[in-house]
Parts: sequence; structure tokens; C-alpha cells
Amino acid sequence: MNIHKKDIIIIGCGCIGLSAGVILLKTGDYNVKIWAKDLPPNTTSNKAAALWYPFLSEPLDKVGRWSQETMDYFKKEIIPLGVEKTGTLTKKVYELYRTPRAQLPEWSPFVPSFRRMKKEEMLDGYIDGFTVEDGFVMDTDQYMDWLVESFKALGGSIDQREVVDIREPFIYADIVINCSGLGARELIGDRLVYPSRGQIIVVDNTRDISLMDEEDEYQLGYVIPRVHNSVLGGTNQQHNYNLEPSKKDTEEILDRVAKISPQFERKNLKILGEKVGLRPSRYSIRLENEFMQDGRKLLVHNYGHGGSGFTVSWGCALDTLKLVRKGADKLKTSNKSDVPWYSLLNKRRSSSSCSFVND
Ligand SMILES: Cc1cc2nc3c(=O)[nH]c(=O)nc-3n(C[C@H](O)[C@H](O)[C@H](O)COP(=O)(O)OP(=O)(O)OC[C@H]3O[C@@H](n4cnc5c(N)ncnc54)[C@H](O)[C@@H]3O)c2cc1C
Ligand SMILES: CSCCC(=O)C(=O)O
Repeated sequence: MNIHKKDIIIIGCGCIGLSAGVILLKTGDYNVKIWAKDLPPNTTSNKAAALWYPFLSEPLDKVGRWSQETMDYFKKEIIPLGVEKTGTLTKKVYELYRTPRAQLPEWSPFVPSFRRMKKEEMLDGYIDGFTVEDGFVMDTDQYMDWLVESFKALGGSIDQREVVDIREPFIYADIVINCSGLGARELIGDRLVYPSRGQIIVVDNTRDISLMDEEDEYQLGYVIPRVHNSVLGGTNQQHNYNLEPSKKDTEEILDRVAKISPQFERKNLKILGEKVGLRPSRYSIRLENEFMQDGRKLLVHNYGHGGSGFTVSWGCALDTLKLVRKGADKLKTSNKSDVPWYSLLNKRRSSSSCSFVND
């Protein structure tokens, strides 16, 4: 531990916490520890498809910028390392519609390669669609393992521990980054974050393009070919905490992807497994500073990424670094004569109420 560097504790070891940790460590200015209840492969992040595509997350203008910054980061820092290392493949992404789409997605101006699909690119039964020529897809477990390796190689350390009281990490660091995903609901009492249950089916590899039919944002049909297999999806069931795969959902997903193209009919697929994850949904991704303990401690919130955690991860990590720098400069130094506030922790635990400030 280098005493000239500021200590930072990140709560959360999903794609958001790990990406933020890597960016902070790359500056050389911080000692960074991750504290997390669940580690890969037992995080929501590990249940993702995972495709670069802004989905079920707001606000769309910021999601657009974060998605483009993430795409740039993947192109410069991850794709060149090779698919064997990171499990990441560039992938053309198609979103298909059976009805005409007047509106382009609000995030599209941020993505130069975004365009409407040409007639000749359409699949039977579809009349409109969009494509992103230079998207990418990750074999999620392999990518998460690479993220952990990268974080540790930069000097980061990971403690598997649950944080019950948000004031606890401040005993050890003046700066804490809250990347707790859906856990923010309990950790800081943010009832605005809620689960959107997603179920996917992992099958033997299929055709080499990502196809999505999101005509209905709750009953999704998508096929995402990856390095070692493909993912079929999906569901978007709000406030549903069930982590067990549902046979009914599997059947309905198979029916939906079969409608995209006959090549995805069940008889042509070999099912390898099913996964369920609870997207940390929120009306708006929360990425902001909160000063605690009379301005002596900085809590940076980075959670609520819904269906786009991987798609915005590096853009949000870069903004986290900006927030840390801005917030750290404003921190009041602890006055030696102060009673160490955490000595009150046990006395006050019963009445502990971390104020949650609505955005
Ligand atoms: C089926 C499915 C498919 C998806 N596909 C895609 C996709 O193709 N592309 C895309 O961009 N996104 C996709 N997503 C969304 C993406 O998975 C999420 O947005 C992302 O995983 C959120 O990352 P996170 O790090 O915030 O959360 P998580 O991965 O849930 O990590 C949260 C971490 O915080 C820890 N934690 C929480 N509370 C506490 C506490 N009190 N104390 C200590 N630790 C705590 C947890 O243990 C965990 O380590 C998909 C999601 C699902 C469910
Ligand atoms: C439809 S975009 C890829 C899948 C996804 O992001 C999700 O299911 O959350």
C-alpha cells in the first residue's frame, strides 16, 4: 500500500465496479480495494448476454455518450488484446422491426456507425431496422475473469465481504465508490432501483450476426452469437426477484427466436443451459458525488445501469474518475480534535439512517 496515494474502496465486483477500479488504478494516484458480497461468476454481470447495445437504461443522452466512450475504450484497449484473452469479438448488431420506426433511438447520434438497415438486409417478415456496424459481444464469464485479472494486475485487491452499513468502509478510506447494483436498494435505501428479471438460454453456436426483435420491450427475441456459444433471449420482468429459470420463459423465448428466422427453430438448436439475472433498473443511472460526515468523506454513486451495464461500463468508469477528482479536492480534512465519528458507530447503529437524497 503506497502511503502517498489516496485510498479508495469500491463496493461491488460486477462489470461496473471492476471497470471503475481499473480506470482509477491506471492513473497511479490511488490504492483501490474492492469489497463485494458476491464475486464473479456469481454476479448479475455474469448472467448477461453480453452485447454492446444501449437497452433499458436512462437518461438516453448520457447513455449515448457513455456507450460511445465505452465503444472507443473497447476498440483502443480491449479488442487489440485478442479474443483469447478477453473473450470479446467485434459484432455487427441488427435490431429488427415488423412495423415502421419513425423515431431513431435517442442514443444513435453518439454512435457514428449507426444507420437504418437497407431493404436488402431485411429478414423475411421484417420491414424496418437499425444496425451498428462496429458493435461487439463478450463471452461474459471469460470477459469478467479478464476484468478481475486486469484489476489485480494493476495492484487492486478484492475482499469478499458484505457491507451492512455504508459508513463502515469510511473507517478505512475517505473515498468510497458505490457500485452495488441492485444492492443499493438495501445498502443506501434507494427504493428507486428495482429488479428487471432477465432469463437467457445458452445454445451451441449459431449464425454470425446479432439479431434482436424488441418489438415488445418485455417479451424480447434476440440471438447473440459469442466466441464459444450463442445466447438466446430474453425476458424483462419488472419487480420479479425469481432467480430460478422458468420452463415457460424458456419455451416462449424459443418461440420468439424461431420467428426471427427458421434457422433458429428448436430443431436446429442444441441447448447448453439457462441463466437468470436481475438487471439493476432505475429511472436514471445514478452517477454522482455525495458528501458524507460533514464533508470529510466522499461517496461516489455508480449504479442502476439496467440492461446496459457492459455497454456503458467504461464511459461510466471515466466519469467516476472525474467525480473522484472533483470531489476529493472539496473534502474537508478531519480536524484532529474531532471525536472519531466511527467510535459512535456501534452506539448509533440502532438509529443508523443513511439519508438518501432523491436525484
Ligand atoms: C439476462 C441479462 C442479459 C443482459 N445482457 C446485457 C447485454 O447484452 N449488454 C449489457 O450492456 N448489459 C446487459 N445486461 C445488464 C447488465 O448485466 C447489468 O447492467 C450489469 O451487470 C450491472 O453491473 P453492476 O456491476 O452494476 O451489477 P452487479 O453485477 O450486480 O454487481 C453488483 C456487485 O455489488 C455487490 N454488492 C451489492 N450489495 C452489496 C453490499 N451490501 N455489500 C457488498 N457488496 C455488495 C454484489 O455482490 C456485486 O459484486 C443483462 C442483464 C441480464 C440480467
Ligand atoms: C437486447 S440488447 C442485449 C440483451 C440485453 O441487454 C438484456 O437482455 O438486458
